[in-house]
Amino acid sequence: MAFKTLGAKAAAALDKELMSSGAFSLDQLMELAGLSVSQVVYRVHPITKGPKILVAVGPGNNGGDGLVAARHLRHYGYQPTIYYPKRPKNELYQRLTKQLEDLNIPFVDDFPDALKSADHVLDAIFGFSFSGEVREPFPAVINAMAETKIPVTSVDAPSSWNIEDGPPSEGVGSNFHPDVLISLTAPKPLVKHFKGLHFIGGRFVAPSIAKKYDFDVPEYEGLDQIVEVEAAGQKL
Ligand SMILES: NC(=O)C1=CN([C@@H]2O[C@H](COP(=O)(O)OP(=O)(O)OC[C@H]3O[C@@H](n4cnc5c(N)ncnc54)[C@H](O)[C@@H]3O)[C@@H](O)[C@H]2O)[C@@H](O)CC1
Ligand SMILES: [K+]
Repeated sequence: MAFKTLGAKAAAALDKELMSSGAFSLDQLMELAGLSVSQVVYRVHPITKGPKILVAVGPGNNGGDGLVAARHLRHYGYQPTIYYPKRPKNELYQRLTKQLEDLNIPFVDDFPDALKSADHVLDAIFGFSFSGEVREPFPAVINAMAETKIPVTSVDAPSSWNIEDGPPSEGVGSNFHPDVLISLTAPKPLVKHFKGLHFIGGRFVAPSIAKKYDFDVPEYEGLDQIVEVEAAGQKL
């Protein structure tokens, strides 16, 4: 049985509802989303495989999830490095950035250069609000993630993929196939093109809201914030 997917419009509506009638704040959702992302990295890339995690952070909330995950990973003993070229003036992102600076986590400007010494890459550039062709400065970053031999974990969507249709047929992103994907709350339709390890995270959805948006909340075990599912969303 496959997990039901949530299209870009439905995912944005769900987000809005969680933060209105659901009574959550964005900080809360992002903290839980980022915590689940950190658990995926811990699961697929234990620290013994190498502590250096390069986090590519985009300008929206997908990037915010990456900033939160980096903080948790630092506390687990990893050595994150952040590439964050487009920083909106939004207060939440500024606070998340300050929290990382206080942990002496380095911010770098040259992604391909930082990749040379990384053990694992976290792709938190774009999530369900991505559309169109990738704009600067991200094409070179997507190309570097597509070409690297280092494992890449994508948050909610492989950045540059169309949320409904998957990888672009040509150009930037057409050859980008991350090793691991964590879908937040529910897989997006693009998941049918994904062949790697697939997890669902974001353990905060009330059954009534999942029912309204017609998706399944997976059965999380114990303290886990993540559940592994088959690549295209089938239950394992
Ligand atoms: N409901 C949920 O499960 C939650 C979702 N969260 C995260 O929030 C994400 C969605 O966040 P947002 O709606 O802020 O959007 P995104 O983070 O997906 O991206 C929006 C940003 O990317 C830019 N952008 C869009 N297309 C572009 C292009 N072609 N080239 C360059 N830049 C482009 C936009 O200008 C905007 O700054 C989700 O994917 C998920 O990662 C969590 O933070 C909170 C809880
Ligand atoms: K992403």
